[in-house]
Amino acid sequence: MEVRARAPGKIILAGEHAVVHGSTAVAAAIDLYTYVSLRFPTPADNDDALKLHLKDMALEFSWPVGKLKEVMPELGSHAASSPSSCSLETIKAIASLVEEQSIPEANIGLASGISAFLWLYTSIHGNKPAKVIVTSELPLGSGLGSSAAFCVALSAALLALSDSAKLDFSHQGWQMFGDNELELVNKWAFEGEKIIHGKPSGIDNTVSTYGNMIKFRSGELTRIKTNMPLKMLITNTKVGRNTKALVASVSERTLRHSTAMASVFNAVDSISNELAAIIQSPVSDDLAITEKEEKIGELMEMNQGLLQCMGVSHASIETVIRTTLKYKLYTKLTGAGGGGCVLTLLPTLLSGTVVDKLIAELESCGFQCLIAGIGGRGMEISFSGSS
Ligand SMILES: Nc1ncnc2c1ncn2[C@@H]1O[C@H](COP(=O)(O)OP(=O)(O)OP(=O)(O)O)[C@@H](O)[C@H]1O
Ligand SMILES: C[C@@](O)(CCO)CC(=O)[O-]
Ligand SMILES: [Mg+2]
Repeated sequence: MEVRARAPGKIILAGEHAVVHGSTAVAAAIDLYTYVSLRFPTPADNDDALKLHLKDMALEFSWPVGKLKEVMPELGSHAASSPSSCSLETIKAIASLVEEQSIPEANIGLASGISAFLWLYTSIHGNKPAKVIVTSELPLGSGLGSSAAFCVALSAALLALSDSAKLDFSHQGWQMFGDNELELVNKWAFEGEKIIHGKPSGIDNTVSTYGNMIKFRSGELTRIKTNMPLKMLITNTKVGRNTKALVASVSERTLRHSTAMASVFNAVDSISNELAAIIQSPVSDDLAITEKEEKIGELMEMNQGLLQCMGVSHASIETVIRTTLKYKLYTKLTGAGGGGCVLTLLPTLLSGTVVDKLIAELESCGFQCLIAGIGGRGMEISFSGSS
């Protein structure tokens, strides 16, 4: 029996970083996915290792299960049904298991993802041998929630073949988990995100688990029903960055200027709530849509200004903003910033020729543009093969 799980990436329309400090944020799933497949070897395979194959990077890692048992202090003491945080002692043990794999220097950022993998796998399946294969349509470390999609798809695949999920194995094609299983996936994925991010708010794993568009504040999600078409151009500046470091830098600035930063976070909270209200309010005609789009664009511009206050913009992001402003279009960073991806609102009445011209101009600067479907499905699983 093999299970495949997929989980989407996301865009944050408003509220990144401030959400870590208790403000409201608005996020939507996008139709780009990370896929994780999981298979346990049969006795005939005579395989006694836990294997992780990161197919896109052509990297394979393998740990003899005896070694896992030897090194990991708490192995076997966790229940799949009660997600728990990784202790400092276990993090150190995992770091030694990752280190011995000699990850190529160019891919060293993967170490945190591999650590999250080892924590989630061993917590849910102990030291059982298995083969896990990962592929992704998302650019890694670019603000589109690749870490969360990885943790969600991984948790889903692991839970699907554990005793904690009640599933229909005969179902053909992609199927959704029930509410209890979704909650469990989301909680485990959050534990994985903690290993990758340090201090995640939980918005990325939540929107990847549940899909659609959500408003998120202090761990609580509210689903948003969109009442208007929303089209965003995503531009990848291709400037590498790391969410953990950016989140930490905002926290340090908050310690230095606590009152001023509290006002910034408060302003972001108002922006997110206003944005969510506009998206949800009914529309009567094209004029109403145009008015809404203007307001959303302005709120995005205001949010970007506040993200700059937090110190997470970047010269490449400013270049995209200047370029899109020539077309009277609004742009903000999405995700952790510091490079990575930015969003430009494409009004419904904007002609395709203008969009093509804008994309050509952005790509001539070395950026990469894409238009993704917004507000789609959350995580899903699919079974294949006999047990
Ligand atoms: N498909 C994957 N396979 C292995 N590791 C992954 C994968 N996707 C993400 N990761 C891990 O997550 C890290 C990137 O996470 P990071 O949070 O910095 O960026 P992001 O999630 O893409 O952006 P943001 O958090 O701003 O939305 C990678 O360096 C890697 O450790
Ligand atoms: C920067 C941040 O707000 C969003 C990253 O996509 C971090 C988080 O909320 O965990
Ligand atoms: Mg991330």
